[in-house]
Amino acid sequence: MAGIRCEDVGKVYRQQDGEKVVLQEVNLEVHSGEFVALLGPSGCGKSTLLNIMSGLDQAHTGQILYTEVRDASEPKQPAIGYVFQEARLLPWMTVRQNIHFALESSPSPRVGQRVENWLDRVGLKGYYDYYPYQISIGMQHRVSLARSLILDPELLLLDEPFSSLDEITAMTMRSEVLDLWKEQQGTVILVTHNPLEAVFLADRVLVMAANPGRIVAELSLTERLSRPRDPDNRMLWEISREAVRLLSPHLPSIPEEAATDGRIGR
Ligand SMILES: Nc1ncnc2c1ncn2[C@@H]1O[C@H](COP(=O)(O)OP(=O)(O)OP(=O)(O)O)[C@@H](O)[C@H]1O
Repeated sequence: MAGIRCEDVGKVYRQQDGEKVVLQEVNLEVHSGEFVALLGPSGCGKSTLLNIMSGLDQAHTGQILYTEVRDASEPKQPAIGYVFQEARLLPWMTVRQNIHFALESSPSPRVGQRVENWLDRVGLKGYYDYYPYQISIGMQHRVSLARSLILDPELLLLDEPFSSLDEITAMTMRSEVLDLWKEQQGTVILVTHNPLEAVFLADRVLVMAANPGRIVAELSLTERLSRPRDPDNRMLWEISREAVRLLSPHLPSIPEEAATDGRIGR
């Protein structure tokens, strides 16, 4: 498994009306096997930071260092799984073909069995030959999760993978991700704007503010919340409100109801 360190990471987008500093002096470290949530309001630069961490966006300042990498031979780039906000399945391919495509392998009985095993793990037994339009949005997200996990990532980056799902499906998916994380002992970085979700899932929550995007607070949860966590545990609500309070001085204004029901943004 792998860890990651961001040193003084910055990002500027050039726009028609000038430059926009999206990230400034972001410093963070995530250790191998940790589950860390990046929590912040919409537009604060969470996805931008994840793109930089994944190596997809290299036009930034500062450094990204991968640590504790499984294969320490050069280059020290770990296997990274990236689950985007949208499922991003290829519409002309079946569920099974979408995963084969990610594996860059031609179908063989051995690989085929592996693909089916992963689809079964995310609750898609029997849907192997369906096309994306024939399955629900929640199921498409499960395919996207299986597509990343089958690559046996050392570092799994999740960009709001539950935000477009109904709450019942989201709850199921969160539990699945936790089970898989425990089983694989991987490193997970989850981007979310949902404080309750962050506190339910993570060992540590890094709170981000916007304009420019930066980390303004950190909440360590391992000693305050044991696992498995009960979604009805009052402490979850209390800590999620604490996260909102930590963020509120950095917001131009925060609606009173957001501070009381544990939501940020949207
Ligand atoms: N390609 C781009 N060109 C210019 N500006 C961009 C570009 N991509 C993102 N931005 C700007 O950068 C800022 C951060 O965007 P980003 O998507 O990283 O935020 P986010 O915190 O992930 O938001 P959300 O929670 O809504 O997904 C936003 O103000 C956005 O408008």
